[in-house]
Amino acid sequence: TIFPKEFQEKYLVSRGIGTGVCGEVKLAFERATCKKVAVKIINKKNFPSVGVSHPRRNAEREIEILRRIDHPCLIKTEDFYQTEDTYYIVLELMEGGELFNRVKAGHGLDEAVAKLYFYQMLMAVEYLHRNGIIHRDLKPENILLASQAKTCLIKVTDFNQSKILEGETLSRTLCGTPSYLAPEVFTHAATTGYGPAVDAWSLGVLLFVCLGGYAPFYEHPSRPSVQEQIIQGEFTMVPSKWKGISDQAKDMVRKLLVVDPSLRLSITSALKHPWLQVKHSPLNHEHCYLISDLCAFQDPAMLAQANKLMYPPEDSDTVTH
Ligand SMILES: C/C(=N\NC(=N)NO)c1ccc(NC(=O)c2cc3cccc([N+](=O)[O-])c3[nH]2)cc1
Repeated sequence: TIFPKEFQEKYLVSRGIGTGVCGEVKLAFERATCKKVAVKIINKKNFPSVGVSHPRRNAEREIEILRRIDHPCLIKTEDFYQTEDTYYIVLELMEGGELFNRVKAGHGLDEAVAKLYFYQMLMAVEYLHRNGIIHRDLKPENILLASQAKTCLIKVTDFNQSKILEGETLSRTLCGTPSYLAPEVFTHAATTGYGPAVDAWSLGVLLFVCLGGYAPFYEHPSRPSVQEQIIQGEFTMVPSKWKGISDQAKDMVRKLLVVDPSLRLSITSALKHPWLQVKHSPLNHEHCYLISDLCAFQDPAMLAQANKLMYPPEDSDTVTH
C-alpha cells in the first residue's frame, strides 16, 4: 500500500494486525512520539455500492460518524488521510484485538466478564442512539478489546452499515452479515423502516454468543435457513452450554431476542435490568469512565474497583487482608 506523503512523514507503518471486510488494520508508530497507533485502510471502492447509494456517500457518512462520536466505549479517530481511492483512519490501539477471538467456538466467557463487556456495549449503543445513530452491524468482529486483561475496556467500531436517523436505503443493509441482523430488517423494513431496536437485537445475539460460546442462529443442514430462524425468533439454550449461567443473564438474552421490535427490551430498559444492578454499586456512567481510566493507566486501585464491578463482594464475604 502506498501512503500519502504527509501520512508517511508523521507515521511509520509496521505489520498488519487485523483484516476486516472492507480493509485491513496495520500497526503504526507516530514518529515524533513513538506512540503506537492502529491504521484502518479502507478502499473506497470496497464500500458496498448496492442500489442507488453511492459508495463515496457511504464512506463520507462513516467518516462523519467517526469524527463526531466521543465516548470511552466507541473507537476514537486520532487522525485521518485520504487519497482519491483510499481512506487512512488513524485510531487508538486496541491491543486486546477483536472480541471475536475471545469467544472462540465451544466455550463462552465467564459470566462476570460477559457482564462487564455487555454493559459497556450497552453504554456505547445508548450513546449512539442518543446521538441519532443506529449502528446496524454489531457483531464480535466489531467489538475491540483495549488489552489482553479480562477486566478491560471495550470499544465498538465499524460504522460502515450505520444509519444516521434520516432517510436511508434497505439495499445497503442486506449486504451485511445476516446472522446478527434483526428479524424486522428482513420482514417489514422495506415498508415501515426500522429503528434503534435493531441494535438491541444484535446485542442480544452478542450476549448469547459471549455466554453460550455458540451462535443462537446458525446454518445447519437439518434446520431452516438462518433468515428463517431469525424471523421465527427460534433459538435454543443448550443445557450443557448454559448450566452455571444465572437466570437473570438468560432473562436478559430472552428479552432482547424478541421478534416484535415493539415488545423487545430497549437499550435503556436493558441498562435497568436486574442482571446489571450490582447491589453494592449499581452500574452507571461513572463505571464506564472508570474502566476507561483504568485501561488508560492500568491503575491497580482502579483494577480493584472494576473487579468489584465484576465480582461484587457477597454479603457473606468478609473482607480479609
Ligand atoms: C472504522 C472501522 N471500520 N470501518 C469500516 N468501514 N470497516 O468495515 C474499523 C474497523 C476495525 C478496526 N479494528 C482495529 O482497530 C483493530 C483490530 C485489531 C486486531 C488486533 C489488534 C489490534 N490492535 O489495535 O492492537 C486491532 N485493532 C478499526 C476501525
